[in-house]
Amino acid sequence: MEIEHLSFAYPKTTTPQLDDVSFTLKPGQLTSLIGPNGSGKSTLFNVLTRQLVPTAGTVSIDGQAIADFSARAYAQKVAAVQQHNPLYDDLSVQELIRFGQSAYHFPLSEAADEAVIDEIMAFLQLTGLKKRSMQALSGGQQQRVWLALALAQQPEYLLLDEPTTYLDLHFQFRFLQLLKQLNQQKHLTILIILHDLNQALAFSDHTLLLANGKLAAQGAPQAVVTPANLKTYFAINSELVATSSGQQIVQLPD
Ligand SMILES: Nc1ncnc2c1ncn2[C@@H]1O[C@H](COP(=O)(O)OP(=O)(O)OP(=O)(O)O)[C@@H](O)[C@H]1O
Repeated sequence: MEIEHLSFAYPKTTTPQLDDVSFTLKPGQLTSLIGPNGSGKSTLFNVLTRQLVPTAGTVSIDGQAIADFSARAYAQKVAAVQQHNPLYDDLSVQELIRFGQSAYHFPLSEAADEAVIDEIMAFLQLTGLKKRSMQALSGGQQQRVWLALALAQQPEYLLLDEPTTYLDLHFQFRFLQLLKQLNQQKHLTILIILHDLNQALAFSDHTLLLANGKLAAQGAPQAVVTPANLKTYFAINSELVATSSGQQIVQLPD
């Protein structure tokens, strides 16, 4: 996915919320998108998921502008998991996940590929919950269902906007491990908005740092999550220290 000179301004605003942003989502990479509050991360996510139309620049996949894809063709390429998802209380887990297959079979019929759905439910440990209604699930379980719905689209790109916000530490870690597995085993290309810089360091191959709507830095996470960048863009003093396993982590001052 190529993002070239992308700009976006909400109506009636004087400065753009995205300003000449360019980067590439390389196939097979897990990319983290970080940046302070209000830096434009969700706006960028909404442009990439076609919920907002850019004021300038292009987003293309395999050389074709995303605006030129039909809804179904785009759903086969790109799936999204949002921070807030609507609650479909009356639907069972299995029924909701089947909707992901409408990228291929619409109107959704018996033609939905049940083997695909069963595999995804097994992978995300949802099989035992498949008959439950969404309202009878915990926040962490619901978030796995939304991920399953996205995977049922069998996309090439998975875009996630702070998907771990409502998860406790255990499920945050588990969710990110699942993403890493999907990335490594199924070669899914992933872009994830993260606030936790240690998660960005631990889980991503590539990091994008957005500040005031501009791409302030990009590269290997260790080259972007640096004390100098944290000072400049997050106004904090920090150190990077190595754990016993060699993993770099951000340490804040006492
Ligand atoms: N609908 C809107 N109309 C006008 N301005 C908006 C709208 N939505 C967001 N903005 C502004 O656009 C800028 C970028 O917001 P955005 O939500 O993309 O940031 P973010 O990096 O995702 O922030 P956070 O980390 O707080 O989630 C902010 O200044 C915000 O106030």
